[in-house]
Amino acid sequence: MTNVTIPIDYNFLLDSSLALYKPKGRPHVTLTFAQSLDGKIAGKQGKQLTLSGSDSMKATHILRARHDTILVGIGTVLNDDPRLTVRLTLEDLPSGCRSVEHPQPVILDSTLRFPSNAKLLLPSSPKKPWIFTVSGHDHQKRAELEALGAKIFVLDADAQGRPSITHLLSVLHQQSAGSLMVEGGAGIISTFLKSGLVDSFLVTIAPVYVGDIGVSAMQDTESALKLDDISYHSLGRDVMIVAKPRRE
Ligand SMILES: NC(=O)C1=CN([C@@H]2O[C@H](COP(=O)(O)OP(=O)(O)OC[C@H]3O[C@@H](n4cnc5c(N)ncnc54)[C@H](OP(=O)(O)O)[C@@H]3O)[C@@H](O)[C@H]2O)C=CC1
Ligand SMILES: Nc1nc(O)c(N)c(N[C@@H]2O[C@H](COP(=O)(O)O)[C@@H](O)[C@H]2O)n1
Repeated sequence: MTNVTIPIDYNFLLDSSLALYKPKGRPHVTLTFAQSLDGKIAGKQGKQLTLSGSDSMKATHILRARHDTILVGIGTVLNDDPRLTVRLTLEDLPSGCRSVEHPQPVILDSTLRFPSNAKLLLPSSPKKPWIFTVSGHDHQKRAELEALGAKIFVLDADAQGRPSITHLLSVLHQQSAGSLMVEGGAGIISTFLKSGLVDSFLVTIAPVYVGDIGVSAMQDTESALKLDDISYHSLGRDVMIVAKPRRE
């Protein structure tokens, strides 16, 4: 008997992740990350793990191509040194996509810990990062990052003294960003879920156990997450759950 591979239809990403619903005065916020069966997004002491298989990783890159901006916290920059680019060709994208454009990287970083030698600041990086901080940051470090191409935005501080999410979204709106893809890490996922400002939620679940030594996707166990409009998509060995957080 010959094995027949059924190609994966990625069109669900166009329907659900960026639905026509465009909130007033802020970008559409998509929260997406990959976790193990036991809810871990990284290994011991934050060790970066490749949890997504090639098919679900492709979904992540399609999502990147569909968003104007992509956000990670400074913890992820320091730990993973990500590129946050789209590594697909036009032929890889679902038919609704007309070009391969990299999203604008956005980083939340209260004290400008952003490393000057990060991949996002290399001359080969297609879009230099927008770094969102609060007042009181180191002005010399700011000048150093700006000289390397970063753009620094100063936001109002939240109750913890970190950049305010509502202010961030309003500045992104002023910068004409219609959509924001939030990739993580753990601190950022928790902040966005608590903010009630997530419009679409897509989680890749990989069939592996990491164990208690790993980093949990959701750090604040007191805030339960309830989802509506749920769909499940088989992406090779992984499952992607697509849903909308319930607004109570
Ligand atoms: N599997 C996956 O899909 C992904 C996994 N990861 C993993 O996540 C881990 C990193 O997670 P973590 O260390 O929590 O880092 P985060 O990337 O979540 O960054 C957290 C830091 O961001 C800063 N920050 C600024 N503003 C805010 C805000 N409003 N809310 C929350 N944080 C804010 C804080 O630092 P400061 O106070 O200095 O500003 C905080 O410590 C890594 O191990 C990485 O590999 C990351 C992304 C995706
Ligand atoms: N979708 C997904 N699956 C995984 O298994 C992951 N570890 C991640 N991590 C995220 O991707 C970033 C790395 O991006 P680049 O490949 O450098 O562009 C990493 O920092 C996490 O945000 N995502």
